[in-house]
Amino acid sequence: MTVDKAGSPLTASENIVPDTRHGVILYVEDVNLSFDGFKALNNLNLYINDGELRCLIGANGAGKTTLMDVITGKIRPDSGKVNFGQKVDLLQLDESEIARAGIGRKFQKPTVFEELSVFENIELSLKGDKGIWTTLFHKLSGEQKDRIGEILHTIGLITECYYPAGRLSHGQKQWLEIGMLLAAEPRVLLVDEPVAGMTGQETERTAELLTSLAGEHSVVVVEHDMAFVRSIARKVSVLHQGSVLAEGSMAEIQANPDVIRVYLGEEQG
Ligand SMILES: Nc1ncnc2c1ncn2[C@@H]1O[C@H](COP(=O)(O)OP(=O)(O)OP(=O)(O)O)[C@@H](O)[C@H]1O
Repeated sequence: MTVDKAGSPLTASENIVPDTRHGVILYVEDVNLSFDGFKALNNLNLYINDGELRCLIGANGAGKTTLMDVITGKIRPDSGKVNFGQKVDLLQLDESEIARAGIGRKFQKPTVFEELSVFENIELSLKGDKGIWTTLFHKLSGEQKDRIGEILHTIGLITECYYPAGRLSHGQKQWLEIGMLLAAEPRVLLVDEPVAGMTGQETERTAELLTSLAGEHSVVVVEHDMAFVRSIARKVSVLHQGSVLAEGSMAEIQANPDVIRVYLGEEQG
C-alpha cells in the first residue's frame, strides 16, 4: 500500500486483492433471496469479467437493485455464493469492508456536499479520510493533489473545480459523484441509472466517461434508457423475476424472443 508522508493510506486495496486469474472479478452463483415468501432473487447466476462494462436491464421489480444490495453487503441472500475474484467471499464481509475492498456503488440520486467545492468533495473521498474537518485541514501531499487532478480530468470538471458543488448541473453532480467513487480506487463500480434526468449532451458525455472507466475498472450499469444501453453496452444481462433471462450483445438481446416477450416488447410497444 502506498503511504504519504503523513502516514495516510492512498489506495483502497485494504489488503484484499481479488484473484482474477480466470478473468472474472464478480461471481454471483445460485443466489436466492425471498422477502416474505416472494422470491426477489431466484437461483441467480451472473459473472462479471475483470475490466468489462456490463449493462443490466430488466422491468421494474426484476431484482436489479436487490442484486446490487447483495453484492455490496446491504442485504444477505438466503443462499448462494458471491465472490470478489475467485477467493474473496463477499458474504463474509460487511458493507463498509466490501466498499473498502474495492467495490464502489453509485446510487441514482447524487449525494455531493453542495456547500463544498468540487475539489473538496473529491478530497473528502480520498482513502484515509478521518471525517470532514480533519480532512479539510489536513495538508494534501503532492501525490494526493495529482490524484485529485487526474480525477477532475477524467470526469471533465477541471474548469469547475473551485465551484461549490451546489452550482453544478444535475449531470455534473453525477460525474462528481463518480469522481468521488474513483478517489477510493475501486476495482468494481456499480452504477444505478446514471443518465436519468440528464440532457442529451450530458447523456453522451456519461457514455464516454463510463466506457473510458472500463478496462481499469469493471463497470456494471443498471439502466432503463435503452438508447443509452445500446450506445455503451458490449454485453447486456437481462433480469426477469430474479433470474438472468438472457445475456449477450444488444443485437442478440433484441432478437431474443423471450426478452421481447417479457421486456423489450413492452418498452417498444
Ligand atoms: N425490502 C423489501 N421487502 C419486500 N420486498 C422487497 C424489498 N426489496 C425489494 N422487494 C421486492 O423485490 C422485487 C425486486 O425489487 P428490485 O428493487 O430489486 O427490482 P428492480 O429490478 O431494481 O426494479 P426497478 O427497476 O423498479 O428499480 C420487487 O418485487 C420488490 O417489490
